[in-house]
Amino acid sequence: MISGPADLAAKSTSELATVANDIRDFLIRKVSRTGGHLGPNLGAVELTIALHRVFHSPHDVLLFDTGHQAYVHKILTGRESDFDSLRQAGGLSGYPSRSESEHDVIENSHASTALSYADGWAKAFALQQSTRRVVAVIGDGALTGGMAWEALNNIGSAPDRPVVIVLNDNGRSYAPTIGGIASHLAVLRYEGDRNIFEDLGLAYIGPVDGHDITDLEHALRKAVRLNRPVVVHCLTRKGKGYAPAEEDEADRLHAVGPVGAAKKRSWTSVFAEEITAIGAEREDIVCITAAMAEPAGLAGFASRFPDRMFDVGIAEQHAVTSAAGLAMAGMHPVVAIYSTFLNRAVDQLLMDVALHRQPVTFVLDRAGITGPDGPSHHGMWDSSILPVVPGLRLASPRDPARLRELLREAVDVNDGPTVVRYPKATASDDIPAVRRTGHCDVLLECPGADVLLVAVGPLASACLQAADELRAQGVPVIVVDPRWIAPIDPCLLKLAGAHRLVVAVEDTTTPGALGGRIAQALAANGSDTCAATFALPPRFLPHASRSEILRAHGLDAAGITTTVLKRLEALS
Ligand SMILES: Cc1ncc(C[n+]2csc(CCOP(=O)(O)OP(=O)(O)O)c2C)c(N)n1
Ligand SMILES: CC(=O)[C@@H](O)[C@H](O)COP(=O)(O)O
Ligand SMILES: [Mg+2]
Repeated sequence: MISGPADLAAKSTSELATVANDIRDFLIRKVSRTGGHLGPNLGAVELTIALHRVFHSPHDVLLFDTGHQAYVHKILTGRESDFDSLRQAGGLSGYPSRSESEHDVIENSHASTALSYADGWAKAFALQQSTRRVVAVIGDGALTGGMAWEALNNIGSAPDRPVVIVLNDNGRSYAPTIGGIASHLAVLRYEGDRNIFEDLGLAYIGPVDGHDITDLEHALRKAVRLNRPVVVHCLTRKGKGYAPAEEDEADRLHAVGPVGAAKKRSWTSVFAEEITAIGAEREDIVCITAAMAEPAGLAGFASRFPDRMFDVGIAEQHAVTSAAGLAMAGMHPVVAIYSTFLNRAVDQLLMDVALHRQPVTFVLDRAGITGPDGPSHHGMWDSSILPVVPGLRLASPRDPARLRELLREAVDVNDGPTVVRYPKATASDDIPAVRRTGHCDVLLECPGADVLLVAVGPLASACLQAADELRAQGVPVIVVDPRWIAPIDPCLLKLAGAHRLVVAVEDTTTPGALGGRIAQALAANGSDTCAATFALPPRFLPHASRSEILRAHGLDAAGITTTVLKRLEALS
């Protein structure tokens, strides 16, 4: 299609229309096969073509907020032939990737960061007296994130530091974008009154037809000539040019799986059922989402209890402190959020919820290794960060039955925050316990065993498979599921102290995780048991499938078996 930006510059208007159509056909064909963000990229075709005709990347810096809409940018910067490997191990990332191209800058897929990056780049270029230009593409959804307004507050205050902000307004996040900002943008679509951007000191150009390359180029060149901070307000349609996307009322095919991939029962669907049942039993239960009601499993609750469902926009920090307010007023909020996005609101959890001992339940979907969305989407930090929060209780269910059970236990806690975490995976079959001791479920008994496997959450099934293999090799093993992984259950420590080797298996990162804390707790109890965490390395892990990553880090049955045998050998 296009060999690169220079090739694009030489095209006539009619040729550009053909390029846009070819790119759309390409996206539909390729992303339907690999899975990925189809709707957002179909909406950004003309916008990205115009950007690469007006600006000269990488001399000019093109910043994509969230980065899920950068497939066209990748096509136009020479990576068309890599799309068969999109989001696959060793293949093309679904987000900008600095190791892939000099044209890519922001790798983080967390929304609402691009304007802050832009502010930093612009400050540096001013100091360096550079003529390079800074361009940030941000969606209307990402604009509901607080960081974006912190950045606008700074960018607008410096007329001598030009930044071109391209607002890609398709009126949607997944669902229609909520709140006063969305309403304000909607007014700007039609009446063009003085607007908030001008009030903050930026120039405003728009609204521009985000699918008319000529209009877009005209607006972008005008923005460049202004040589000051400016918002170019582009109106686009998410999923444009592909009827199944344009007609998809849920989310315009925001993120699709490979065509034909079997729809399996997810952990999310189990949560969705149980929270709706709990909502019917308790009127104090309210639910909060950060613009992800459907993907986080709250659509059912929302349709049953619309008055007790709050979509706050892509505003996780606000979501958490608003939950603290709801709790102080006597409600029991359930904040359903992807694990990785809660990282953004740790201070709010610590100081607005836990310091005040407020009963807020956090349900962390996509906990542990997520897979194709790559390093900034893996939910591998929550079990290491959250247990340091005083009074916080953290549960990791091993199966759907325990998710239902632990969710109910969590919402019954009324003196502090609770957390229930589960992965982006097919909901496993239920794994019954042999007996319960304290909060812990013993899954496999083996009198006289030297080895205790602490199976955290959904890795319990791999631990049981490993135990079978170890027993076949003459190594008897007890397997226990702590269910609540913070605070550590004294019964678990008692069990651990009775074994020569204790290995905690969990898909979180190593520092300060359960195993680390078990070892510390054992040492504190004077036990000479060897305790170890068997978890993910404290590194950013690239995209691949969840099973590939778990296997690569020995968190499958074979890996667990090998590790236990090696640790036992080292002890003898
Ligand atoms: C901090 C954070 N919360 C939630 C998400 C999940 N997410 C990814 S894209 C998206 C919607 C983005 O909407 P918008 O910025 O308007 O881009 P569009 O998809 O409409 O092009 C959301 C909520 C995220 N990436 N980062
Ligand atoms: C870009 C983004 O953050 C979301 O679209 C995310 O990719 C969705 O992840 P799931 O597909 O796991 O819901
Ligand atoms: Mg949008």
